[in-house]
Amino acid sequence: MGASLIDGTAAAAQLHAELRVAVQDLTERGATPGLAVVLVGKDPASSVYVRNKIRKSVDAGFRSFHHELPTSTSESDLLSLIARLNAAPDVDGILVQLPLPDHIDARKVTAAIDPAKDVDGFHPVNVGSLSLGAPALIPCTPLGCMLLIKSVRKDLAGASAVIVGRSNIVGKPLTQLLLREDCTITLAHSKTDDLPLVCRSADVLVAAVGRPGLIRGDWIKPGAIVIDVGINRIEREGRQQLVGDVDFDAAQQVAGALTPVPGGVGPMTIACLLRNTVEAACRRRGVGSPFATC
Ligand SMILES: Nc1nc2c(c(=O)[nH]1)N[C@@H](CN(C=O)c1ccc(C(=O)N[C@@H](CCC(=O)O)C(=O)O)cc1)CN2
Repeated sequence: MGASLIDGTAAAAQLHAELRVAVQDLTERGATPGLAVVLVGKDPASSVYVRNKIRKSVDAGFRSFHHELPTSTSESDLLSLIARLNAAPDVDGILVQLPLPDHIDARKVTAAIDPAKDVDGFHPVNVGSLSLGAPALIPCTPLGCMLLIKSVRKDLAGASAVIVGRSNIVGKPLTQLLLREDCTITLAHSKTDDLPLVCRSADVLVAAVGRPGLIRGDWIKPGAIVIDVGINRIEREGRQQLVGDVDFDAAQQVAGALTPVPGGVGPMTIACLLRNTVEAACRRRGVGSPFATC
């Protein structure tokens, strides 16, 4: 029997519909959420993601503030902009698109954002709060992964979860989120011994390494939930193609449920950014959040 497909595009559309209602409600109370998006440079993929973030935020009824800066922007000019956005009363969320040009220290920039407006959840205060199990703004991609996993299996207590990839943006925060759900976690990486064996132990397997097709069908436990975070642009048969970290065709024969690439985790990343902005707006204005914590 083939795996069932976890449709991230449909889940994101559902979340966007809920966001529209939440934003309308906040607007009626005179508290329209505002999102500031900052892009430095001309990375083509980043430009597409930023354009989508702005379009979706406007569609949902947000106030949208867009700052497109040249690659030559100095770190101190970027920090000055962040200070202005921190102080702006109509800005509830600030997002600086990554990657930044090499001459800018992304860690410094992230730490300069007011943690209450850090809708990417990358600020050390939010990272620390998440690991303490305290209320936090949660990074968008892992939050999207969790919502997709829970759409398939609500009770994860006792499940064995393997995450391949230890990045600050995905692997580490997702470890915390799965731990909250009482999973037993293995955070695997390039130095892990016998990665196929480790992966085969997973009831929930998340691939977030950026290596096309790394996870093969025989690395997957029959019936497992497989979440593919990879977005890899490759050339196949003379054509550009977008593929994940999982060998999709092989995985489909073995897994119980599986996200595709494209159309899996990616669309949820942007929907969760808007969800975080509503969450930040509610907290800043002392209004109850419409969303249950994940
Ligand atoms: N400040 C941030 N920078 C980056 C983040 C982030 O969460 N915050 N994540 C990624 C890029 N990203 C959002 O910014 C992102 C990546 C992919 C998608 C998406 O919808 N992917 C589609 C495929 C789209 C395509 O053709 O490229 C899919 O998977 O279906 C959305 C957002 C790094 N930077």
